[in-house]
Amino acid sequence: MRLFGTMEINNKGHLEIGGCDSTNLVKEYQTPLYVIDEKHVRENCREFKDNFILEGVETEVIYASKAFLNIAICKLINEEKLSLDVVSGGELYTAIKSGFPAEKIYMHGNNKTEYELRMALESGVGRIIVDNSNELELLEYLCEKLDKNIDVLLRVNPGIEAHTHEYIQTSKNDSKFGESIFSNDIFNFIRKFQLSSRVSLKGFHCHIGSQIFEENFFHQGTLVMIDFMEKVKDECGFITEELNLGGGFGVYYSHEDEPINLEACLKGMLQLIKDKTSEIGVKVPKVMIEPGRAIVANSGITLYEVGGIKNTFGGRDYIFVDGGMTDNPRTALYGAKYDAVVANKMNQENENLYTVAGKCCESGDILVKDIELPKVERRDILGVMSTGAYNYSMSSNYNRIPRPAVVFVKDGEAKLTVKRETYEDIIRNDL
Ligand SMILES: Cc1ncc(COP(=O)(O)O)c(C=O)c1O
Ligand SMILES: N[C@@H](CCCC[NH3+])C(=O)O
Repeated sequence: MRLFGTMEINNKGHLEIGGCDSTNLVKEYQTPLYVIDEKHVRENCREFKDNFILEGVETEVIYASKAFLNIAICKLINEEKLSLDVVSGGELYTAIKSGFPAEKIYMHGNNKTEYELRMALESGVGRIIVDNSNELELLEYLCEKLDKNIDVLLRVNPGIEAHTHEYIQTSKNDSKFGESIFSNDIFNFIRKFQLSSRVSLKGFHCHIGSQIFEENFFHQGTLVMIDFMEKVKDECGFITEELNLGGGFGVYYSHEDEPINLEACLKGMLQLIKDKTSEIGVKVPKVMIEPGRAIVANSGITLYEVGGIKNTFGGRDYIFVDGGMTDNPRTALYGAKYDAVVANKMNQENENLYTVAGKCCESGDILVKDIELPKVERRDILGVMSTGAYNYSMSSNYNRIPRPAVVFVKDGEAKLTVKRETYEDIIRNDL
């Protein structure tokens, strides 16, 4: 069992997070409950900001909000002076409503609708990351119509096949994201930006995938992009002012995961950029990264109440909890592995091998497969660790199950940041 951030075991043998006893949290807010360790999120933001610096290189850390987004996290990210990556109108709307400075917002998406692009232009986002030539045409049309100019990056695909789950690789040559740097048309496409009077190309964006553990892939991606910058300079006379290298920094979910040394990886990326650009004589660009998961994953835990324990004829022993794939689809979707604890029995020895299953009408509704835990009984509190990223943001109402509440905890205080959905919320839009 690995504890993160402010997690501790208190003298009652209960899991404490942000100075709050988890059993008290569930008494106050019920289960399932997403709990976010605010201090830990802030520390993670600072770890990125403090290590992504190198003399002579301008840098920016952008939080990829798809990992976890609500009004409270937008405010926190702004206080920590990170920028924000949004990928849809809904994410943009949340950011704007939170008061996040629009000029620090990066708008992504491989198929932004006209409505979303208009929102981005009207709200004054700092950069739009253009994915393809249809989008450039649409953007030019909207800029004319709204009498706006916009600075953009072009998303390119550097063709790096980073080792991670197939569904979260984004940079294979047949990926849906961006335009390949190897495509015959890429330089013509860049020339179109150069001719545009409304859309100003500042540089390039790439993202090689998510939950990546090998530093080598980040460095490979960086080198490929610098080569590309040189080619673009030679072919089009275009000077890359900005280079956004995306996110993807892997985190610990289970003993199988060995995260990279972040400090070494980040500093290494910047050093490579500085060295290589000076070697080939191209301008050092401003460099951005977009971590999502690594900012929030380990700062989150989901607390559930155990309903039943079932020993099957087939030999598998189940713990049934009052949530499941609706609040965490990652196990069902990617075969993700999670660690879990019995939050009210933290000092008890492991006794049994269990599979934690949810309450959805779906056999694949598993949260954790084969985990050693102390003897579990009805009404125990089960905590699934490291659920801060891609859980709340990927949650659903399958089986018309309401989404859990989200609380931020810090210094012994809990702050409700998203209310629990009710059955009334579920039918709200039904006609
Ligand atoms: C464009 C882009 N930026 C950033 C991220 C964040 O990735 P991660 O959460 O792995 O850091 C993603 C997701 O993979 C992405 O698609
Ligand atoms: N949703 C994925 C990550 C996707 C990253 C976005 N391109 C996950 O849960 O691991």
